Formats: sequence, structure tokens, C-alpha cells
Amino acid sequence: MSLNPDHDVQQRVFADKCRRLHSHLRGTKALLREIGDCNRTKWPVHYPLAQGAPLRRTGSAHSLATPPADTQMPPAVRHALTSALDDSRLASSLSSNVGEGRLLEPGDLSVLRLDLRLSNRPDSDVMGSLEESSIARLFDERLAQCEGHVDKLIARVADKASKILVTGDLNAGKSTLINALVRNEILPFDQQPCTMLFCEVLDASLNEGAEEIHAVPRIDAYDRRDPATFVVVHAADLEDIVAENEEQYQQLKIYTRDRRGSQPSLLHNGVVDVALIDSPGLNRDSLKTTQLFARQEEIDVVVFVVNAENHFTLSGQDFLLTAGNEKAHIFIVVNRFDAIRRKDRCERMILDQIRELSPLTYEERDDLVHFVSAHEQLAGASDAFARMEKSLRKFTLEQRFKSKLAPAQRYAANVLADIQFLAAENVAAATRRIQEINAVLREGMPRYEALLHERSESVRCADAVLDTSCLEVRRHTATHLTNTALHLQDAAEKVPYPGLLSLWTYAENVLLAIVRHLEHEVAECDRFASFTIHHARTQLDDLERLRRRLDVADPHSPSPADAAESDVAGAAAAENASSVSASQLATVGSISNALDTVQLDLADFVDLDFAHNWAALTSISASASLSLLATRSMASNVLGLLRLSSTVGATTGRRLLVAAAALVGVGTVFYVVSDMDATVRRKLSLRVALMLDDEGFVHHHAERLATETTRAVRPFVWHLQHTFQRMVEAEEHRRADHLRSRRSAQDSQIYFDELRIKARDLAGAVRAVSSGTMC
Ligand SMILES: Nc1nc2c(ncn2[C@@H]2O[C@H](COP(=O)(O)OP(=O)(O)OP(=O)(O)O)[C@@H](O)[C@H]2O)c(=O)[nH]1
Repeated sequence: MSLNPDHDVQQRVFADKCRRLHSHLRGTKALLREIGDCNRTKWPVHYPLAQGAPLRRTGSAHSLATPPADTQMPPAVRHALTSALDDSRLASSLSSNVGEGRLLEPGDLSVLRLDLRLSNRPDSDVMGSLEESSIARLFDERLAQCEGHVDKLIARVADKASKILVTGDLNAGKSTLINALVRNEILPFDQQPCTMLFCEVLDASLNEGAEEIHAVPRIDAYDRRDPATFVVVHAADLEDIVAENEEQYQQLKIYTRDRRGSQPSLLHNGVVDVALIDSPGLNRDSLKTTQLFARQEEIDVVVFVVNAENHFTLSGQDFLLTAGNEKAHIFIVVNRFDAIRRKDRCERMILDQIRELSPLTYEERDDLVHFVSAHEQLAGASDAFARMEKSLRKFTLEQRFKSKLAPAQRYAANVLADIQFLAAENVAAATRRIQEINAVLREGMPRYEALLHERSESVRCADAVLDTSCLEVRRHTATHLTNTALHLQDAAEKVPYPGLLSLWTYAENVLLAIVRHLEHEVAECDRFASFTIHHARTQLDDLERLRRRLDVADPHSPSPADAAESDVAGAAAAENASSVSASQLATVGSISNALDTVQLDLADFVDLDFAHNWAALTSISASASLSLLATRSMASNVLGLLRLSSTVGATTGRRLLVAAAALVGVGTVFYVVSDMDATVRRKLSLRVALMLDDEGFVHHHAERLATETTRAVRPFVWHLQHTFQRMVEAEEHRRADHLRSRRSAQDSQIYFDELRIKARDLAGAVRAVSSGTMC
């Protein structure tokens, strides 16, 4: 059962504070990690920069490794400890930032502040020259440092140990005091200065109940479960080790048991695991080492032992002045008071000195300054020593809160205040971004719609130009060449007839004239096709010019050089297509393969196949029909004569018949000979016309030229379609990018607003840890 009911209350209150602060520190760390993730993957955290205003120089008080002391804290940090971050400040941050672009002073940040000035140029500001991504990266590093420090604080809050450094002048009775506190003469004491090593006295329960002395060569590697990290020293050898082995060992760990073994013991107090550290007496050599030791974060309390007979030495005064700055309050034990005869005078003189050396300690001298005799306590009970012991226990617990919980609480509050500030900044930045994107999307919409409209119109027009051109060329070629085939004889008419003797040559000339005529007419059709292609290109050029005008008007279109390059490439492709078609059109000389092999024969000179001629000529040409009509009437006259001969007598009739036949024969021969040039023209025209018909001459050329026209015009249409498509796609990509950015900004807006509220609530909980009494 506890001897002191207050003691249990203290224990519970303190344990509760530790638990709450521990949990809040973990919450703070989780928020830092969240922001880091967001900064890296979703939204580079907008970091406030003072525009035009020189940044304030950050001192060492803002160092992450050592949290700032109260006196060095910037106003915002002090404010964060005592009151909630003013919501109106956040509101004004939001309202003043939206639309204006003016950013808050980065001086409002403490722990998460980035100090980016060049170290040797206090007036330089490299922030402005850094890109957002670089700042985000630096900020990420700062978050990681901050998270690392919170980890250390979590470990510190979870650490139940509290260390008391007992220091003072040589021979002041430090070792004797510790022995008296643990009711066990474990540490050697002597009239001569004997403590050369730091000796940490711990409760044996921390060494599984074993009372042992560990001599530690390297204190940072010490692990009591690893025998390789220490040497076990026999109690009888302790005096020698303490006095002579400062080179060999850095520290001694002495696990002992308070003989009382109950809660009145400071060592085994049930609240915290106290370690009492005996240090070498202060002199010129040891002063610096002890000052450094006292500055360690693990040291919660410094007990300064003064020899009542000597008062403060110079080294002691030096130490007190320095330690007073670090720890503010020092627990002072004036020992060997039994040896003082004029106690009042001694007390007065020593208190006067304390007032000079550590005013804060002097202010609380009733609790912090004690005049005792460790000797007397070891010899038996001493009231003064009991009072001192009680005060030391209270002070240790209070100091433990101050040295372990308060810095962690202060740091967490600073971090959370910074998070709230940055969250508000980022809500404002996200809002601005959303507004900017909305404006861009709104402004771009008419242009996008116009582009879509122009594209569909232009593509429709281009397709129509292509279709119309092909149709015209096909129709013109078919009509023109059909007429040509029907009037081949006209071409033959122009060939002069040299007479019967040159009939063969005449026939060859007629055939050549027909072929030349056909070539000429096909070339005519090609010219028409070329003209149509040229016309179509002109129309497509107009459409292309319109497209370029739209492209130039586009503020996001590629640079003029790029555009020119792509246009040159497109035009080259189109030009290439055009030249191919021209070369192909140039091959029209070949009219028909069959005509190359046309041979004149006798039938071309004599026209006796009346029925065939009649049918052929009627189907091919009117002029040919007329000549055949003449031939038919002549044949029918012959038949009429034959019929007449049957009605008269046989002899007379035979004579008449022979005469008539001779007459007809002579007439026929005369007719045939006299009509031979016309026959040649007619028959050759007919043969060529039939041959062209057989070969599908008209259809072939109509399709050929239509295909060539398509080939010549289509690249221009494709180029136009492609460039329009590229413009539309570029615009759509831009719009999609904007929409994505807007979604990201909206998510960030919500995220940072929630983050601000979370940080605000957590900051309130952190502040609430210090409410409640410790004693
Ligand atoms: N009269 C008297 N003597 C004491 C008292 N406390 C310690 N001494 C004696 O003072 C001498 C020095 O004591 P230590 O405990 O060794 O002193 P210390 O400060 O640890 O010495 P160093 O660590 O060597 O500087 C010893 O002879 C003690 O017996 C006390 O309360 N009264």
C-alpha cells in the first residue's frame, strides 16, 4: 500500500498525461505522413512565400533537432501553446488569398518553415528562383525531419526513466548523499577526491533484480543483456575502478537495491524509474564534461551538492550559471551542514550566493535549497534529510513533466499550428486553381465549338470536292470518248485520197489518222481531268487557308516554326501525290493495245457484206448507214432483175439476164472501184469502233481518269482532315488536362480543409494535456 495518497494521484495523473500525449504525438506523426504522401503523389503542397517582403532570418530556435525554448519561440509558436489557432486568421487567410495572389508571411510557420537563404548572404532570398517542384521536394525533406523528431519525442514520452545528475564541488559529499538516498553505502567515499567516472545508480529491478556493477567502455553501445558491451565489476573493486579507470571505462552502471525496498525510496518510487548519477567533482578538468553531461536530454534533474564548509567554488559558480540557463531550476543540497557551527550565517551566505547564481532557484528556495547532513542520515534518521528527499521526489516528477512531456507537447502544438496554417493556405491555393481552370475552360469553349463546327464543315466540303471532281471527270470522259468513237470517220475524212493506185497507203493513213484522233481526244480528256484536279486543289487550298487561320488564332497552337514544319510536311506529301498523278496522266499516248496490232486486209477495201455492213453501220454511225442504204438498193435492183427474168422467155430471158448481169457486174465493179476510198474510211472506222467497243475503251479511260483524279485530290483531303483532327485532339487533350487538374484541385481542397479541422482538433487535445495538476 502507498505511504502517500498524493503519490498515487500523481502517478495516475502523470501516467494519463503520458498516455494522452503519446497518442497525440502518434496522431501528429500520422498527419505529417499524410501530408508527405499528398505532397509527393497528389498535390505538391503550396508553400507560402512572402512576395516582395524580405523573409525573416530563422535562428537556431527553429532547429528541428532541438525544439525552441519558450524564450526563443516566434510569436506564432507561443500563441499555439496558449490558445487555439485563431479561426478568423484562417478565414482571413482564405479570403485574402483567393483571387489576389498575396501570400501570408512565412514567418507564421515555425517547425515546417523552410529557410532557403544562402547562409553567407542574410539578405538573399533563393525562394523566388525555385520552382514549385523544388520547393515541394525541400518541403518533403522537412516533413521527414519533423517526423523523425516526433518519433524521438514519442520514444521519450514512452520512456519511464528519469535521470538525476548529482554534481558539485570536489569532496562535497555527492557519493555520500547518493548512498544516503538509496540507504546503501554502495558508492565509495573518501576524504580525498575519489570519483573519476560517472556512476549511474539504478534500481536492481531494472537488471532483473540482480545487484551488479557494469563497467561500460562505450556507453552508446551499452546493452545490459549483452555481456560483450560491459565488464562486471566486483563491489570490492569498485573503489579502484571509480578512482583510476577513467581512461578504460566511460561510465559505471550500478544496479542496487534500496534496503527499504518500498515506495518511500526515490530509486524504487513506483512512479518512474529513477537513476542517480554520481559525477566527478567539479574542477577545471571536469567542468566542461559535466556541463555537457547535464545538458543531455535524458537528464531531468540536476542536484548540485555544495560543501557547507566551503560554499561555492569558482567551478561550482560557473556550472550553476550555465546549468541555470539550461534547466532554469537546480535542486541544491548544502551538505556537511552538521559540521557548521553558525548555521544561520552559513545559510544566509549560501542563499545570497544562490540568488546571484540562479535567481529562479532562489525564488523557490524552500523547495529547492536544502541544508542537510548525509552523514547523519546514514547514521540514523534526519528530519532535514527526509524533507529534502520528499522535495526531491516532487521536483523529479514535476521536472519529468517539464523535461519530457512539455517539450513534446510544445513541439506537437507547433507542428499542428503549422499544419493548420499550411492547410488553410492550400485550401486557398486549390480554390484559386479551380477558379483559374474554370475561367480557362469557359473561355476556351466557344473556340472549341467553332473548331468542331469548322472541322465537320471543312471535311464535308473536302469530301464533296473529291466526289464532284471524280464524277465530273468520269462523266466527261465517258461522253467525250463515246462521241469520238461514233465519229471516227470524221477524222478519216481529213486524209486526202491519192487515187486508186495508192489505195493501200491511203488506208494506212486513214488508220493512222483515226489513231491520232483518238490519242488527241484521250489527251483532251486528260487535260480536262488535270484542270478538274487543279480546280479541286484550289478549293481545298481555300479550306486549308481557313484551317490555318484557326490554328494561328489558337493561343496553344505549336510555335510558328513547328506549324510551318508540319505544313511543309503535309504540303510535300500532297505535292508528291499530285506529281504522281501528272506522270500517270502523261502515259495516255497508249490508246489501245489492240490498235498497235491492226493490220490492213482486203476486206477493208471491198464492201460486199451488205447485211453485216448494214447492221454494223446502223449501230455505229448515221453516215455509215446512209452509204449502206445505197448499197442495199443496188442489191435489191439485182434481185429485181432476177425476178423479172423468170417472167419472160427462156432464151430471151437468158440473154437479157446475161446482159443485165454483165451490166450489173460492170456497174458494180465501177461502183466498188469508185467508192473504194469511202469504203476504206468506213470499214476502218467501223473496225476501230468495234474494236474499242470490245475492249471497253470508253469505260477504261473514264475509270482510269476518275481513279487518277481521286489519287491526285485525296491526299489534300486527307491532309486537311488530318490537320483538323490534330487540332481537335490537341484541344481535347488540353481540356481533359484541365478537367483532371480541376478534379485534383477539388480533391485537394476537400483534403486540406479536413486536414485543417483534424489538426485543429488534435492541437486542442495536445493543449489539454497540460491542464490538470501534477501535485
Ligand atoms: N561531516 C560530514 N562529512 C561528510 C558528509 N558527507 C560526506 N562527508 C565526508 O566528506 C568526504 C567526501 O565525501 P564524498 O561523498 O566522497 O564526496 P564526493 O563529493 O563524492 O567526492 P568526489 O566525488 O571525490 O569529489 C567523505 O570523507 C565523507 O565521509 C556530511 O554530511 N558530514
